[in-house]
Amino acid sequence: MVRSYLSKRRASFGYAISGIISFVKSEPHALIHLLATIVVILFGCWYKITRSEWLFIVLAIGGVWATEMLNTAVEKTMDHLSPDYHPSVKVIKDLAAGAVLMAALAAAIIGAVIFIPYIFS
Ligand SMILES: Nc1ncnc2c1ncn2[C@@H]1O[C@H](COP(=O)(O)OP(=O)(O)OP(=O)(O)O)[C@@H](O)[C@H]1O
Repeated sequence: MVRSYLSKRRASFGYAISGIISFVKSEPHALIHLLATIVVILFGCWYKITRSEWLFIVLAIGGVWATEMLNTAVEKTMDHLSPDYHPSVKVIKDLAAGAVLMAALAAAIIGAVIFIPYIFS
């Protein structure tokens, strides 16, 4: 029973990883996020930011990736269920896009608060 539980969890982990890979391969937004993530990590290493600053950066990066992937899932779901224009689909997609914008704004503020003092000191 424990083994079947563990093998199911391992399979679920594999599905999640393949979701991330397919997101990176098929969504143009993902390449921008990947590039931004690499640049921020390089900046963090260059300026030797503190451990607690890294925690904020990791949360910011994870928040943007997670909301962007959920937004893509919502878009694909709605395109599948309702390919034609519908006002409710507009509200749903706009809400999901708004969630990405909120996460991106928070990440930009976190990045500015952490890096601006290093850049100008
Ligand atoms: N079926 C639809 N019915 C109503 N409005 C829609 C519909 N499809 C898209 N929209 C409107 O167009 C906007 C953009 O939708 P779309 O699915 O093209 O997302 P996108 O942000 O351009 O993402 P991507 O660049 O990944 O395609 C939505 O936020 C919504 O306002």
